[in-house]
Order: sequence, then C-alpha cells, then structure tokens
Amino acid sequence: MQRSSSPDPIDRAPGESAADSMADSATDARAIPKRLPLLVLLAALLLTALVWQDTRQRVAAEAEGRFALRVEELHRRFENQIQAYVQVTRSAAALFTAYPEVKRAEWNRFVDGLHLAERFPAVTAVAFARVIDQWTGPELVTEARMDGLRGFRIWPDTAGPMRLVTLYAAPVNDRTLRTLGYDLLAEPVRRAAAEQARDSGEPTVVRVVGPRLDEGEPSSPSFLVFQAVYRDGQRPATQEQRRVAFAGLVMTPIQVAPLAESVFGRMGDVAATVFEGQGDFPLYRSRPEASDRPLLTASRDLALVNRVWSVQYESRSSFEEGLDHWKPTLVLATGLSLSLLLSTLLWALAATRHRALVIAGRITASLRRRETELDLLFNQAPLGIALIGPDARITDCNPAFARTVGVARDGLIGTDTRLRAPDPAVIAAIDSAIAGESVRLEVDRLLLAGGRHSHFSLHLQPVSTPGDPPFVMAFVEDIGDKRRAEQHVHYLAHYDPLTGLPNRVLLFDRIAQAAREARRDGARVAVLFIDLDRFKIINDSLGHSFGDEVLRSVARRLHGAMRPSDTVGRLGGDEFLIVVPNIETPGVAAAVAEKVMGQLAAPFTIGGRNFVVSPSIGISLFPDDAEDAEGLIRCADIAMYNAKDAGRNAYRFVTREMGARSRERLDLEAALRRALQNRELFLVYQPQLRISDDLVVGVEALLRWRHPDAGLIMPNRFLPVAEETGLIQAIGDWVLDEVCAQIRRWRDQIGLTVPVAVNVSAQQFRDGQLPAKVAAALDRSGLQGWELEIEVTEGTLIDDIPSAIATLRALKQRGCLIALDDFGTGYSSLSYLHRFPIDKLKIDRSFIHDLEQDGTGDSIPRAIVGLGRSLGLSVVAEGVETEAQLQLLRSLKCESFQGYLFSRPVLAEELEPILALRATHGRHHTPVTEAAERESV
Ligand SMILES: Nc1nc2c(ncn2[C@@H]2O[C@@H]3COP(=O)(O)O[C@H]4[C@@H](O)[C@H](n5cnc6c(=O)[nH]c(N)nc65)O[C@@H]4COP(=O)(O)O[C@H]3[C@H]2O)c(=O)[nH]1
Repeated sequence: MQRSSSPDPIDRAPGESAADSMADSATDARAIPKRLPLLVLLAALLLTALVWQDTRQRVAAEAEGRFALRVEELHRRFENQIQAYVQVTRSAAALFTAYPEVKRAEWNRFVDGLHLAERFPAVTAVAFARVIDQWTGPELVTEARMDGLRGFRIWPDTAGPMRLVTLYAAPVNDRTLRTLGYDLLAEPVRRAAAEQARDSGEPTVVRVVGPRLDEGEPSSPSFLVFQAVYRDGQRPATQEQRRVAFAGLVMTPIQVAPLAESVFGRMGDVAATVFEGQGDFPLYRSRPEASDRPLLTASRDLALVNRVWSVQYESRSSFEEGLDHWKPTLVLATGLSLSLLLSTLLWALAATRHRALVIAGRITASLRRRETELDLLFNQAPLGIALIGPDARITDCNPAFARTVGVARDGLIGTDTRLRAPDPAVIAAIDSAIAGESVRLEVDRLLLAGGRHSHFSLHLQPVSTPGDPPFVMAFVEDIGDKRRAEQHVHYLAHYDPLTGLPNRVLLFDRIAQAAREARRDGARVAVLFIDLDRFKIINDSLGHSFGDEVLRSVARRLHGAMRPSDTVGRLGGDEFLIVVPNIETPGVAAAVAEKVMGQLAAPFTIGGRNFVVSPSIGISLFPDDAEDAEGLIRCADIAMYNAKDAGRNAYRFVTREMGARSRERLDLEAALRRALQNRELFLVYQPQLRISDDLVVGVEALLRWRHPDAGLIMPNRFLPVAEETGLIQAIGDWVLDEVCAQIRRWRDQIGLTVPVAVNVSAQQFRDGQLPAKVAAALDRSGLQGWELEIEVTEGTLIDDIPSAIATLRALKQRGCLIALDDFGTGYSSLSYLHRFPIDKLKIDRSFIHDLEQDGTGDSIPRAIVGLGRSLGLSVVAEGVETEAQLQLLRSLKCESFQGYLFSRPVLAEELEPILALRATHGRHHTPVTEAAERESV
C-alpha cells in the first residue's frame, strides 16, 4: 500500500472537484447527441409530411383517372343504348320505305319480330300514326274497323284540316289498343314534335307527361321518339317537299328508367342520375346508397337527337374500396412511427451515454475523495498505524505511530521490527502476523532503543490482496491513560478516598479471601471492629475538615502499626476494621487490639491542638463466631458496643451470648417486617401534668409491638432494628397518621385542647421528607399544627445542625410544637440550643432517677429548668415515679412532669376519662399502675 500526498495528477483549478470536471466534459460530449434526436425527429416528420402529401395526390389522381375511365365507359354504353332505342324507331320507319302500304298485320308482325320485351324492355310500344284529312279520315276508320277494331274512332274530337291519327300500335294489348285513334296533333307538345319530325325527316324526341302512348306508367318518366314517314318511302330533299310528302309518323314511347337501368342498374361501383337538360328533377336515379358523400363525382352531357340530357356520376363504396386511399394514411403512420422510433433510439443512446459519463464522473470523484480521506485518516488518525513488509521491516507509518513509539518517522522506515522489538512476545507476534495470523497483545514498550515506556495495545493484522505482496498492518494505541483511569476507578471502588485505606467492598473481599485460606490451613481469622469514642463531638465542635484530618491521622497510625499481611480498612464514619489472617489463637487478636489501643493512646496534634482519641474495639473470629464476612463484621460490631458499654477505650471478644443475641436480632428483623402488615403495632399514650395544678398539659404517644408469640415488645428493643433495616420510615409514617387520627377523634369526642407528642427517629428526621409528611398527616385528619408535638433527641439534631434547623423551621411553619427529648444525656450545649426553634425541653428520666440521691443529684435538672426558663421554653421531667421526685421537681420550679407516678402509657380509650376531667382532677386520683398498663396492652 503506497501512501501519496502528491497533488492530483489531473490538472484542474483549485476547488474544482473531479465530479465537476467529469460532468463538464460529459456536457461537451453530449451537446450534439442531445440535440440530434430532436433534429432527426423534425427532419423525419417533414419527410413524412412530404411523402404523405405526394401519396395523397397520386392516389387522388389515380382515383380520378380510374373514375373518369369508368364514367366514360358507362356513358358510352348509355349513349349506345339510347341510340339503339332510337334505332328501333328508325327501323320501323324504314319499313315504310320498303312497303309504303304497310298493313296492320305486317306492322304487328314486324314489331313482334323486334322482341321488344327481351331486347328493348324500355320500349312499351311501337306505333304508327297516319296523316288524314277530312276525306281520308272515314276511310281510315273503315279500314281499322275492317281490321277488327270495331270501336275504332278518332279522338279527341277536334276539327282540324289535317289529323295525325294513331293507326297501328304493337305489341297488341289493352294498353296499346287504348291508344289507337288518338290524334297526335290534338296536344301541342306532341304536335310540335311531330311537325319537327315531319320537317326534318330525322328522329325527334319529346318528353311525355300524362297518359297517351305511355299511358299506364304515369309516374315513370318517358320520352317519345318520332320518325316521319313520307309517301313514296323516301325522304324528300327539302322541307317543303317533306311537308307535302308527309304520310305519317312512327313513334316509340321509351321509359327512361328501364333504359337507364339496363346500363346502370347492374353497376355497383358507380351511381348515375339522369337529368333532362340541366334540370333539377332527375329522370332516373340508380339505386341510392346509404353512404353520405361520394368520394368522386363527374357530370357528362348526352345529345339525344334534338335534346340534351346530362348524367351525374358518383363513385360508390365498392368503387372506392378498390382505390388505394389507405395508402396516404399508411404512409403517414409509418412515417410518424419511424420518426419517433428513430429519435427515441437516438435519445436513449444519448441519455445512456450521458448517464454513463455522469456515473463515471461520480465514481472517479468518489475514488479521489476516498483516496483523500484515506490519506487524512492515515496521517491524522490518533491511532498509530505502521505497515510491515514480509521481511518484518517497517515500510511506512503515520505520524501517530511515530509519536507513540517516540521515534521520528524517517528513523522508523526500514527498521527491522524483529531486531528492535523489546520482548520475545512482540517478535513472536510479528512472525505470526507475517504468517497470516491476526494477533493482539499489550506491551509496555514497543522499541528497544529510543522508544518510550507506557502501556500499548498492539494489533497486528495480516493483509493480502491478489497481485500484491502480503504485508502486516500494525495498529498501536497508547492505553496508558486508559489503564490509569481504570486503575483509578478500581481504586475508587475499593479504597476509601479520605484515608486511602481499603473500603467496605475490599474489606469484604479480604475477609472472604482470608477465610478461604484459614479454612484450608485450619487457622483462624480475626476481625477487629474499631469505633472512635466521642468522635462525633470532635467533628461537630471542631468542624468536618478537622474531623477528616483526625480520621486520616488515625488511619496512618493503624496502617503503620500493622503487618503487611493484615488489612486495615475504613467502613465509613469513624469505624475502622482490621483483618488479621491466619492466627492460631484468639490471644493474637487481643494483642492486635492492644496494639491498636497503644497506637492511639499517644495524643494527636492537629491544627495546633492536642487531643486524645480512644477506640472501642469488638473482635470476632472465623470460624468461631461466623463463617462469612457479613456475619463476622456484624458480630464484631456487637462486640464493639459491648466494649463501649464497658466504658470505652476497651476491646471485647464476641461472647456466646452475643452470638445468640445477634441471631435473635435477625429473627426480630424478619418478624418486624411482618408486624406492620399484620397490624401488630399499636400506640399507647402517657399524659404530662402541670406540677402546680395537676392539669393535663400534654400527652406523649409511644409505640408498642404485640408479637404473636413473644407478646409485648418494647420500642427500645425493636426500634434499633427498625432503624438499621430502614423499616423505621414506614413505621414512622404509620405512627404519624395514627396519632393524628387519634387526636382528631379526641378533639371531636372530648374536646381535647392539649398537644399530643410523637417521637421521631433520627432517620425519619434526616431524610428531608418529614415536614411534608407531617403536614400531609395533619391535613388528612384536619388538624392544626399546634395539636401535634414533634419529639426529637439531641443526638438527632446534632449530626447536621444547619439542615436540622431547616427541618425544624419547616415544621414550625406548619405550626407544630417541638420538644427536645432526653435532654442532658447527649451533647447539650448552650452554644447551639438557642439556634433551634424548640418549645419544650424534656429532662431525661435518668436524671430524675438520680434526684433522690444525696449530693448533686439535682444539679442537672436544676440547670435544665434554669436553662428552659432563660430561653422561654417549657420543661417536662420524664420518668417521675415517686412523690419525693415530684416534690423535688416542684421545689426546682419544674413546670410539668410525666411518669408512672400519675400514669403509665395506656391505650387511648383508657386515657379518655383522664383527659375529659383534666381541668379538675389531681394526681390523687387512682394512678394507672404498671399492672394496669400490662393488662391494658
Ligand atoms: N422507668 C420509667 N419509665 C417511664 C416512666 N414514665 C415513662 N416512662 C418511659 O419513658 C419513655 C419515654 O419515652 P422517650 O424518652 O421518648 O423514649 C422513647 C422513644 O425514644 C422511643 N419511642 C417510643 N415510641 C416511639 C415512636 O413511636 N417513634 C419513635 N421514633 N420512637 C419511639 O422509645 C423510647 C422508649 O419508649 P418507652 O419504652 O415507651 O418508654 C417511655 C416510657 O414508657 C417512669 O415513671 N419510669
């Protein structure tokens, strides 16, 4: 793999990307191809239009030509047919040329010989009209009658010098017989035609309307062809001579329809309409067609003897179908399709080419970008990367690698890693990687000379690409900081940050380890639980940082005094623990305890102050007292309390009795958990009386536990367990609610107007929720603040004075009264007492107990009463059992008292009569005895 930082080999302006330049070149290259499809399309369309137009014209011309030919042919046939019909008249007239005296029978025979029905169906009859005058008329009638026509007469009865009377008409039938005798000159049109025929000697045609010779076919247009006949059978040369020689007239009525039909009727391809002259009303129209407009039309004139007809020709679909009129459409469709196809093809080609160029541009740009990114990655990666060839020499490395190794890059390239590697593990790893195996390892140094020390993670990855020699990529990371951070985290998790001693976690571990070893070796392990006497006072009075310094000094002394195999640790607060493994006799543990006491005996000097710290030490032994760390610590803790009870600065071993107590405590804990759910807890109440008049001035609520087997259990026994296990929170909440509910009942039932006190444990007081919980409990029962008094011990307040003040203030804000319980037993100090917003001091019953003793027995109660008076606080003496004690308290001007002398703590309903009478009754009333209390609960 060759790294290159040389400029881009392709020459381009700065900032111009490879993709841009490729796209530009693509634009140039595609300029022609892009326009070409359009041009080709236009040209092809133009060509198509031209060819289409030409085809149309050619097809039209061809159609017209074919139509004209067809029309010519038909027209000629029609003309010929007419001539043939006219010829019938001529030939009939010619009969008179051969036989001027043609008789009726000859006429009839002649006409029969014409076979009109077959050959000339349009001819309804061939007739002959003879010229007569007034003399020849009767002859004609006679002749006709002699021919068998008895009813023959000349009609109409018009008297003219000359008449032209229909004499013969064949074929003989009713229709032709009816026409006989008719004087043609009686009707002007016929007369004119007859005269024209007479004068010209040529056939004459007349259009007939109405029933005459064509009678019976009134609706069918017909015409008559007249041909004059002269006396000697010859046509005289001049008109005068023709008038003189005029003998009669041959006439042939011809129906136009059959005549035209014989020509046009069978033609399906062309329709014909025959007009007389240019008239509007046709004489004949060949079968009309459904199709609307004909494609082709033509008009031809026809000279019919002395008249002109015109024939209108129209092409019919069968003719039109034979034309190539589809050709232009085909040409157009083909042209358009080809044009589109061609241009689409060209466009597709151009687009494909363009796309290919764009893609190529993108790929090239992406490759260049990748190359740049790889360069950047290689050169700027925080991870050290080196390339090692098959000969184990470094072929390239990045700046991070050079930095990590601590040697300049130039000095590294070409280095044989096997020769410079500091330890055999690295050499083996390089060999394995060259052999194709991926290897990971951690080392302290990378290079023998010049390299720096740290903690490195080394990953060797063999790389082989086809065609290139294999090489190894070495990734190196300096994980020194990470390692240190891990160590620090480990340290924090296992060591106490204040003293640097092992913490609870590590202590548990060490105890477990020592226990394992001791079990194996049949030895013992001693656990010394050390609590510093009166440390709290030092801490509170001299400040936390001073306290911290004391703890550090103690830690140093303890640590310095122990053997390395021993573990000195701190559990928290002022509690230390020493684990002494592998001891043979308990005496060794006692010696260690004494050593500890000896170490701490010498005064400490901190911040210019000299003071002494004494320890209370509890000792438990493995396996004698417990088998696990938790059990051993718990036992040692109990033993430590024993030492404290014994007067501090002492050590105590766990005794058998202590062990039993410890077990009993565990049982208690389990039972207490159930107690709350099983409603085994209940409250008793003890009244407080004013000494001056024996009136009840307050009531204290006290907790009791009725254990289903053990019977009544007093709070001093179960509350410490509740505190330890955290159950005290739930119990405290229940007590608060229960007391408030009771106050409410008393207020409603007997009009209670004195406060009822409730005890609050240190844990409850410190968790920050107390004011809110108290307010909620008061609200739930609808109480005012003064109806509830909160009793706290001095010890509770002293732990964290500022937050204690804040909590007390919050309670006061809700109107609650505050009483300081067991006053005098703890760290009562005038210096802080005035800072607490309290209402009442309760003199601990131990002082009341001492009252009757001679000497200074009353000094503390006296001082407390004085203190209360000067601070404006009321003072209650607790545990007053005798009349003498009361007497003394009265003499001390103590305000009120509480004790068995007047009443033991009793159930609420038992207290009710006392509360109801409190304003009047005195202490002479029957006191509630201990027996009564036991009975009541
Ligand atoms: N020898 C003798 N004793 C007398 C006499 N008069 C009263 N006493 C006892 O003195 C204790 C006074 O309660 P305390 O100092 O608040 O001390 C209380 C209080 O600190 C705690 N406690 C009781 N109930 C509760 C509770 O509901 N919550 C909390 N947190 N603590 C409670 O338990 C302690 C002990 O309570 P109790 O065993 O009920 O003990 C009560 C009471 O029965 C007497 O004439 N002679």
